[in-house]
Amino acid sequence: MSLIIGLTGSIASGKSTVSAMFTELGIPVIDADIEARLAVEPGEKAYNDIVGHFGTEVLEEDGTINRPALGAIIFNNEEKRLLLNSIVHPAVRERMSMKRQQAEAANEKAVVLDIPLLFESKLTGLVEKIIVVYVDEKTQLERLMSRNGFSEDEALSRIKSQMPLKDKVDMADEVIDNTGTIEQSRQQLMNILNKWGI
Ligand SMILES: CC(C)(COP(=O)(O)OP(=O)(O)OC[C@H]1O[C@@H](n2cnc3c(N)ncnc32)[C@H](O)[C@@H]1O)[C@@H](O)C(=O)NCCC(=O)NCCS
Ligand SMILES: Nc1ncnc2c1ncn2[C@@H]1O[C@H](COP(=O)(O)OP(=O)(O)OP(=O)(O)O)[C@@H](O)[C@H]1O
Repeated sequence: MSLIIGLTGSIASGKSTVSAMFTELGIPVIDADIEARLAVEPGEKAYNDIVGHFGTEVLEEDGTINRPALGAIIFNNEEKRLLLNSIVHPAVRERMSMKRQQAEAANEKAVVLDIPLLFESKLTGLVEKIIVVYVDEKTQLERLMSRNGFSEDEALSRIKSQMPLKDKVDMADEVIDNTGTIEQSRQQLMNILNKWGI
């Protein structure tokens, strides 16, 4: 039996940073952002639906999805964001379930599902335990602006498109406060895994 761990948080709260720690420990991680990218490659159903609804202006010259162009639309228009979610999320859910089954069949002691929108997309049924990676609002904004080269407005529109991080903390089994150093976050993760006997 594998323990299925859901890893979530808000944009730039540090999920990838914590998921890299799981990988270092030899615990497999399935990343919803990667699955979401694969789901919109040319030829996939979600790709055709995106082009059908958003038009060819969200395509690069080579026919792949122009991610900054699509992001600029959906992070500033809730209706369009929900439309994109309704196109992409069913495919992501299917891909995550399939990968989870493969990991369980391989008898892994634990498997991590890194899903930014775990609560928003009601995917909590896919996991047994939930870790929320928290960061305070000021640090989150600074890290997001610096990592993506976003203006404050661009960063805030993305943060506001997700459930408030404090609400996610209330629904977590465990919380890692990633406002401090990466080493402090690693220690918090080790404490959680010890507690769970992993
Ligand atoms: C809008 C897109 C093209 C922007 O691509 P881009 O390469 O700039 O960002 P990337 O995919 O790496 O996502 C970065 C972060 O943005 C946040 N985010 C992405 N999509 C959404 C969304 N629909 N709603 C809220 N937050 C989102 C997540 O925290 C994610 O970790 C892309 O994010 C997308 O296709 N989103 C829809 C699919 C989705 O919901 N993915 C999230 C995991 S299921
Ligand atoms: N404890 C930390 N100290 C300093 N910088 C950090 C720390 N944790 C993460 N960062 C940096 O903050 C940024 C966001 O972290 P990360 O990419 O792990 O977030 P994320 O939650 O995976 O983001 P996304 O939702 O966009 O996928 C990155 O540039 C990362 O290097």
